[in-house]
Amino acid sequence: MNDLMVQVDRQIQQEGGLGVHFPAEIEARFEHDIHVAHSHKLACMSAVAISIYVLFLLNDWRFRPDHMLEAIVIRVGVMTPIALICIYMLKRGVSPVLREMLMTALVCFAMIFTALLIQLSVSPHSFLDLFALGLIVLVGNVLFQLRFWYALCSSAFHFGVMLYLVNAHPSPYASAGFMALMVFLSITLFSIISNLRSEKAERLSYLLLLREQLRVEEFTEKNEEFRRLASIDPLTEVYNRRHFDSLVSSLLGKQVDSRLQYGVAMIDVDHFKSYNDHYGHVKGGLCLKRIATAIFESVHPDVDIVARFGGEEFVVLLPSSSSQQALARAEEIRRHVRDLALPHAGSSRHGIVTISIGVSAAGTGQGCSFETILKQADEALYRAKASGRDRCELFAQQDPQALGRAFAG
Ligand SMILES: Nc1nc2c(ncn2[C@@H]2O[C@H](COP(=O)(O)OP(=O)(O)OP(=O)(O)O)[C@@H](O)[C@H]2O)c(=O)[nH]1
Repeated sequence: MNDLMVQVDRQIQQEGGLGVHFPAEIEARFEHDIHVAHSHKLACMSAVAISIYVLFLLNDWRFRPDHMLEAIVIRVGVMTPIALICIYMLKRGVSPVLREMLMTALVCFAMIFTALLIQLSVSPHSFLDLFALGLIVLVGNVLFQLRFWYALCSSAFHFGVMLYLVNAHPSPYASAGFMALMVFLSITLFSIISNLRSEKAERLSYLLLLREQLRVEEFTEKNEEFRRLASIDPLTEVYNRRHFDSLVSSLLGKQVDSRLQYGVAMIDVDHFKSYNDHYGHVKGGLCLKRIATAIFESVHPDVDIVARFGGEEFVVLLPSSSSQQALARAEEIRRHVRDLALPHAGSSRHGIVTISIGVSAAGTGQGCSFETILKQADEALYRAKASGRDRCELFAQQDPQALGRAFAG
């Protein structure tokens, strides 16, 4: 289980507490995953909120007709452009902190300007608006779902403004101001609790989803690793025979197609038994690894397929190669292994490790199956061994003239 998974599990267990912040790595991932959708939702909610705020001009007209012009200026001329700027910035993309600050500022401005309107008016009904101020708190804490700490701070600010208004704007009835304050306090308290619960629920569902995602990722990675391990030879790290067979059948198909052109090179290390006898099995293994690397480096890895066929035998499939191209590639491989100059005291070939290669190719119009081509390459390999090793031989039937043109070291 990786570190992130452990952190997520621990966090899920702690979700009963009051915390509304993840450890840095999860928090960054959380914001990264929800940010765009969250900003979009906030932009839509801001549009709804500002529409309602402007609609309250009807309220101003009924209860504050003495300051209608100021109300229009504030609601349409000031607050609407502020809200539009916020929406524009949210749409353009801002950091999560700036996003929360913008939304908090928007509700605080709404509170300040509404307080200003209440203050300006001398209408005897204007104090009734003190009962409506709780709506602004609701917008921040419930509609915008400000992150908890921002919601708490803005609620405290709103409460301060409310306290000031109740004191500075005495209502005609002694207890009305107190009642408005109590209503406001209750709305603030309920909405802040609701805000906290929704943020925690949002975070918990994110954690559960993240845990599932991480499990799937881990499972997929392991699966890939198992698949890779099952397809490669552990010693030489080229493909094993089973994977080679499945690649061949998916590449060439089951049917014999006489137009399909490809070459096959069967490679065998010369005098490897005596290498093992002289240097030991462990060094023999290392030698095979070096040879496999040299073979791999001599082919086009995106196209050609290299596999260990078993023991000290390798095979290379060379798609889209004619017999002559395959022979030339086989010769490159042979030279590359020879250039390694791995000492081989028991070799008759210059005292270094060498390989023999048998080559055959399809696509000559004969319509041979892959098994037949492979057998032909094996026969050519047998001939390379018989002719003295450290050489490449092309299967004779395909190119009778090549008999005399086999590459030899
Ligand atoms: N170290 C090591 N040796 C291996 C491995 N697989 C096969 N061999 C050895 O490879 C040797 C193959 O020997 P032979 O098939 O007799 O042929 P050779 O000695 O290479 O002689 P020629 O092929 O005729 O040149 C055997 O001694 C095997 O034990 C391996 O994974 N590691």
